Amino acid sequence: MTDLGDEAALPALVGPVEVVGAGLIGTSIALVCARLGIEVVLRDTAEENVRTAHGLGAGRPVRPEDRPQLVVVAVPPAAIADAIVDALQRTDAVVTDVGSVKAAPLTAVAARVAGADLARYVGSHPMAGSERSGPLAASAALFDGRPWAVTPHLDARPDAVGLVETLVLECGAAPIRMEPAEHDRAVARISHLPHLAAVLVAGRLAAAPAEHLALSGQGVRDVTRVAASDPGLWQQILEANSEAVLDLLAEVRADLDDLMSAVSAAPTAPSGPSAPGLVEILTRGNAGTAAIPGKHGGPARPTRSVFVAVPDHPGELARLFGDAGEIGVNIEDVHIDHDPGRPVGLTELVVDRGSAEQLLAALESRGWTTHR
Ligand SMILES: NC(=O)c1ccc[n+]([C@@H]2O[C@H](COP(=O)([O-])OP(=O)(O)OC[C@H]3O[C@@H](n4cnc5c(N)ncnc54)[C@H](O)[C@@H]3O)[C@@H](O)[C@H]2O)c1
Ligand SMILES: O=C(O)C(=O)C[C@]1(C(=O)O)C=C[C@@H](O)C=C1
Repeated sequence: MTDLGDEAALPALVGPVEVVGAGLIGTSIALVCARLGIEVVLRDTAEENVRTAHGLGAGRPVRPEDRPQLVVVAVPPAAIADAIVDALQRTDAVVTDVGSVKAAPLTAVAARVAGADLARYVGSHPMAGSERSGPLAASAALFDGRPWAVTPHLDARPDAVGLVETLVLECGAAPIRMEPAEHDRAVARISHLPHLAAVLVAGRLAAAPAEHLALSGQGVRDVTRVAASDPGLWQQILEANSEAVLDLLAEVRADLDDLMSAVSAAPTAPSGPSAPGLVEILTRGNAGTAAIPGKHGGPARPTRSVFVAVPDHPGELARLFGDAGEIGVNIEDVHIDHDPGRPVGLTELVVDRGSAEQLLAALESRGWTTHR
């Protein structure tokens, strides 16, 4: 894995950019490019998605005479290889895709395209998304501060790699160069396994008694959000990366056995010589969350949550964010929990640990009710 080298030497993205697949990711990229003043042309098998993306200001429908500088393929995984080959054969542009798995599509493309045409293809993968699909879920801010893998094959043209890295930077993301198979092992661990863990936990809720579900707080929402994603899309992602995912699932199966033994052991009973005890397993979880890099890359910065009651009226959230901005504290993350029985929402502002006390005091002096 390498970070980007000399940014100054990267080619300029002047356009036109053709986006194939005007869904969540394609339209988000199109919005960024359109806002930079770059001409964007949109292609999708679903005409209504092109119309919607066009209506959002993300570009216009493609015309036969268009000559793109860059084609971005943002279709579901099972359609990616065909769409890349089609783009390489139809245009002389640099072609990238944003698919969640990199090795299998590259193999399929390389079986059908060779030489100078294959050299124009550079795979990539933004590590940002949503549990929602389609152009209406798109946002130009989606990629801000996120990692974005760039996975060139050995014969990729350096200027093609550079142009894809320019796109990543224009989207506000951080390019991370990685070999395709290594990328697939990485995302099995940091994206596909977390997704499946969320699905398994959420699956236990579907038929739960309503009075149990009424107690749902932020914990269960944090753990299950991505389980609301499109099952068809995730079936394709998991099928394309089944080997790496299966390796990890086998490890998790062994972890589950350990966990069941540890939970069933009487609190005073010593665990076996090699079996980890409950505290050891829970502590390993702490180590795992601490290992996740901070939003800006590098080691995680210590944060603290500040809880604020926000009246359920239009404009109140904006006022809270405005106040935090005036106080000079950057909000790293935000969660909102609605209390079903009360006309307030509990808003959790995640901020740099060193700024939390200052924020609490300043918000209280401005009349906000905080929870310490
Ligand atoms: N959803 C995420 O969080 C996320 C994040 C990063 C990467 N990705 C990857 O990005 C790609 C797109 O995902 P998405 O979430 O934007 O999906 P989406 O369903 O929102 O959008 C996909 C779009 O592709 C169109 N489409 C389907 N087949 C096509 C074809 N053959 N030609 C042209 N258009 C076609 C669909 O009509 C749809 O508009 C996937 O490969 C996915 O793995 C997704
Ligand atoms: O934030 C989310 O909703 C996501 O699931 C995004 C996420 C991820 O796992 O981080 C999901 C799949 C994509 O391939 C890339 C990003």
